[in-house]
Amino acid sequence: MSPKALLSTTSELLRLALTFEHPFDAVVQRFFREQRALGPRERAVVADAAYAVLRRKRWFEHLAKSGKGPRERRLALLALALHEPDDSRWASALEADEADWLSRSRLAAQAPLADWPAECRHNLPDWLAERLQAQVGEEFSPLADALLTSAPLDLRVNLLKDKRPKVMAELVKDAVECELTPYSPWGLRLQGKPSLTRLNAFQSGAIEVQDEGSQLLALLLDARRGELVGDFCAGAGGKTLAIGVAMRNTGRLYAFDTSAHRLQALQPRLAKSGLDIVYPSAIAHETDERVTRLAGKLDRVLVDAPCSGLGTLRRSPDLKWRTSLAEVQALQQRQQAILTAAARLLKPGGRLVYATCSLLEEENEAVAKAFGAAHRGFSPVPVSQVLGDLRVPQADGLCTPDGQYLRLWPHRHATDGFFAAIWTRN
Ligand SMILES: C[S@@+](CC[C@H](N)C(=O)[O-])C[C@H]1O[C@@H](n2cnc3c(N)ncnc32)[C@H](O)[C@@H]1O
Repeated sequence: MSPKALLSTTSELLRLALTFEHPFDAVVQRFFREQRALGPRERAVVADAAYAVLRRKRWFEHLAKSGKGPRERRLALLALALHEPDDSRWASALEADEADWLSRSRLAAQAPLADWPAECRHNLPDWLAERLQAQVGEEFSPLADALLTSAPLDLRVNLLKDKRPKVMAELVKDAVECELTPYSPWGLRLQGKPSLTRLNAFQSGAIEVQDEGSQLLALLLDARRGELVGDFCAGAGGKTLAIGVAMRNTGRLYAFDTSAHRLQALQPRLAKSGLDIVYPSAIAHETDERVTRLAGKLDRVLVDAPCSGLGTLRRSPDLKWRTSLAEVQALQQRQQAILTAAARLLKPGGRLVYATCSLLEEENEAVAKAFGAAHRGFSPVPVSQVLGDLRVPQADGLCTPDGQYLRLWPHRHATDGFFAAIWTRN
């Protein structure tokens, strides 16, 4: 593809993405469906450039301020050209004043990071930067830096199919470099992003892609053989599959979600997993009759609540520009309502786990504390104790200083950001 065409294609993708009307992965998918002439390498270059702008939007916008012409074109040019050693490749695609601007921008981009305004270093909206700074203090810069990286590829080994060391040896034989995840007893962390679909282990259902943090949330439920368990917000079933394996495919596992579409994506994964104890159920709302008829009957319930997803910015950098504080506050109300409805399903002695992939106190500690205050029939269980009992290494380091809640951070634990709280019904 000529540099001119590459530049105009990337500008067009950015024009669509920067409206923030839809999630970026959906925008990209649709865009490439319509751009049939693009080969896989060109797609990768265009998508990487757009991702780079979404990650470091404030830095790119600061540089782009000085130029002329459409904003998307300036951003696209910077994202495509700045990581190359010089501008010669782009000469044929640029007007004379554009070429001058690019060389000046290249010089400006080389200024030491410490000389840039704070917003160009953290690349977060102000409301979010303020909140995270207040929460983590001196760790704010390492956290902001970690959120600008791309996430490692983690796998969960399906212990119904094979043991972790055996799967690891098989992957190494297939030239996939990997190591054991430090905390999850089920996980493998890959080097790079190899294609998995060709692998035997993938085709047989012996591995599933799942962030180590997400594996730990399923582990916290500690579901046992023969129990009645509910995964209240099951979605496409990432955690449902892990919980079913922990139950050794015995008992009954209800997978509820208000999105029938997401639950549908669980079906092929279930078929591969070897699990036949999972009952997916699309519900209209959290007090649907399909839910309430199970009141007081379940041993364990996981509420993996709908949330801002701000713990997953390494994968979905567009979320930071698409989320507002007002939305976070509305989510908090929904989280309270779902947690309250889900708690009713537990029998006495049953375990309730509330989890999010958000970094914000509003969706995490605030929801857990409000639930605890309004439900004296539930006793909080320190997560550090549960992780210790499950023999997870460095359990205290994965939790809040009082040991009460799970708090995973990309800069500390190399996982996405996650929160969890646990209660037992008295
Ligand atoms: C964080 S996602 C779940 C991810 C999933 N547990 C996994 O591991 O892949 C939250 C899910 O909650 C669902 N949801 C939203 N409102 C709900 C409600 N009132 N009751 C049940 N599920 C709901 C959403 O459709 C979404 O799939």
